[in-house]
Amino acid sequence: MNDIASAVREQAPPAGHAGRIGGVVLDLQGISLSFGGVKALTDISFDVREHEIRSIIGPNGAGKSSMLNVINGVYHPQQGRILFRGEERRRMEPHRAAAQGIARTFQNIALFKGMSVLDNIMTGRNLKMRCGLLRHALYWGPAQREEIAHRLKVEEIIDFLEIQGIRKTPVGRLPYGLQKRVELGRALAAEPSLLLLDEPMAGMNVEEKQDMCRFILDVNDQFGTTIVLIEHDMGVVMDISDRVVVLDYGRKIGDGPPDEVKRNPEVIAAYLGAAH
Ligand SMILES: Nc1ncnc2c1ncn2[C@@H]1O[C@H](COP(=O)(O)OP(=O)(O)OP(=O)(O)O)[C@@H](O)[C@H]1O
Repeated sequence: MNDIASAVREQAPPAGHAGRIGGVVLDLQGISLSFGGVKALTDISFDVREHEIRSIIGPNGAGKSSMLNVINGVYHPQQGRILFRGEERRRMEPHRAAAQGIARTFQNIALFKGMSVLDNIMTGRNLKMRCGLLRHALYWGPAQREEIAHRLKVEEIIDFLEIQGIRKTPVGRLPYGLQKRVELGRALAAEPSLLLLDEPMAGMNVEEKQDMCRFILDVNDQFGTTIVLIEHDMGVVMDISDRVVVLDYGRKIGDGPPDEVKRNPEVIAAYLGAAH
């Protein structure tokens, strides 16, 4: 067992966690996506249940990020159906996905490097802001009250992520692990019900990974947020996930609780044959 896995196990959600998992919130049925001649996803079906941590794993190029991009409307599959909270979404766009409560972080950090931590996280509140520039000019009082309420929410997130000491620091000056934490903060600022995390621990040292694991578990536990996670660190994935879906060359080769997936011969073969 690796250091991160053992540390995370100690922090793992209490046994009651599994009992709090609810009905299906996201249902992907027969999703196929191609880029010209490249088949990124072929006939993929799986669901995500309320309050679970659902991981997507697979070797490089397996189609994991493409799947997240389908979920939040960046890519539109040529085939398949997507149901979010029971409603079919014919053609989702990223801003509509965000408005419906879906937030995500990216494999490569996408923050405003010259802006402070606080201001970066504040950009995550955009969708929640009712006051545009004109309203701001016309209704100064309400606009100011709204701004204060948003700031309070952002400060709550800063406290939760334990980054009070760097709240005024430009993001570009922070070490990589902290930048990833700020990116999580920005996603949380939108108060999502479904959070998509694309390799939140990539490039982190052991200590940073432990911290990130703890925050992911806490977000899931304290805010009740449903999480879809792409992660290459198998120790972490197997320890914190409720269920894992395994992709290989754009096809689904495994799906189930970590213990079951670990024993799946097709999954073992895909991983033994892949360089990570
Ligand atoms: N915008 C795009 N245009 C063309 N091909 C793409 C595009 N996005 C993804 N692909 C292709 O789709 C396939 C799946 O890529 P994807 O990035 O989803 O895999 P992944 O499992 O996330 O890989 P990694 O672990 O390396 O991030 C790859 O062959 C990739 O080259």
